[in-house]
Amino acid sequence: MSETWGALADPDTSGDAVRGAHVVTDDRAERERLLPDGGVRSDRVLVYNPVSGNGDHREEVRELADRAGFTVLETQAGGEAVAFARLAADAGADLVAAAGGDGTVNEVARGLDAADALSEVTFGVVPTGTGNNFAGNLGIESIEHAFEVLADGERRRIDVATAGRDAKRGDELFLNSCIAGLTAEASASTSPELKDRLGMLAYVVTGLRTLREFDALPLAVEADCPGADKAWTGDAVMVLVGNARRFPAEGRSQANCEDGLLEVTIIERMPPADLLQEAAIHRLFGDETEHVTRLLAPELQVDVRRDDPVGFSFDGEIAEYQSLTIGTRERVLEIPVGESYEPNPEGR
Ligand SMILES: Nc1ncnc2c1ncn2[C@@H]1O[C@H](COP(=O)(O)OP(=O)(O)OP(=O)(O)O)[C@@H](O)[C@H]1O
Repeated sequence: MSETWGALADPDTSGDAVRGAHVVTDDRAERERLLPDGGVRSDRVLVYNPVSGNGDHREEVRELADRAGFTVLETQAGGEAVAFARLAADAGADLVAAAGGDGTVNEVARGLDAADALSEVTFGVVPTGTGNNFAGNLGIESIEHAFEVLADGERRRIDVATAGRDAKRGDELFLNSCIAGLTAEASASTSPELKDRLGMLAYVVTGLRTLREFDALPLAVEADCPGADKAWTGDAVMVLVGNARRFPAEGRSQANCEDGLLEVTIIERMPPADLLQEAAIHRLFGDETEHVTRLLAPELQVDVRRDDPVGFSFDGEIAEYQSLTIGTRERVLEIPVGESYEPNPEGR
């Protein structure tokens, strides 16, 4: 039977365990004081964000987690998933899963990294978020399917992308994508129809329509590409650095996340009329065009060429940087995937 901490806990079995859900301290002694029986007692832990998505999945998650023998750590505030994942890894759990959207997935991965356990534990994903883009890229279709995949899905090792002010300091981490520019601001107001028709480009189109004036990002991007260094300088509307996700050209939006490479798409500022013309849009979906640059690189340097730092979205979590070095840790994370997952979707 699984044990559940936090708001899910039954009153008669909670006791210290309920207090456990509030443990966000990094101080080991303090943690042990609050968790007198040694913390996590299960080798499989599910870190669950109950407010992800539409928030009506608690019963289903609880039942399936219980059946599969998970200890559930339910977050009560943003950021707690980091501490819970770290706690689980420190306590020796060998399967740690994130139930939430991309933001929760990101927090759990950061917690495992903080425990130095990214390569030690198996990481699972249960999609209870809004977009669940990362889960989709792994071929995980629903909450129920996720538990089937956790039980007997193929286990692959995928890359984890890191980013920071310099190459040595990986302050940030992302599994899916790092995005700067219009998409972050426009994602809320983009209509589903436009998303269906234009994919990622819909965000750019919406952004340009919605914002009367968008300050394009003056950037210098330098990629350490296999065979040749590639540099790009200009005013960007959007930059997407994908690990498991790519800007959809023809085909799927899942990127190869086992190759140690980042798939980068830079969309340069252009007159909105150009962007909105059907012909221009179609051109954008093809290979590199005048306004769209694509790079494939193990490491990337992005410099903002103005005084204001720029907001970068790491799997949906925003942080501001003036200068960012992005790299990968190749195939560091073991993760069970769904049947439709394709390790090399573009057949490179
Ligand atoms: N109990 C909580 N109360 C409030 N916020 C929380 C709680 N637990 C986690 N959060 C925050 O909720 C945010 C959103 O979570 P998440 O990205 O997982 O879901 P989503 O936005 O619905 O899905 P997606 O990113 O896939 O569209 C995260 O920034 C996380 O820190």
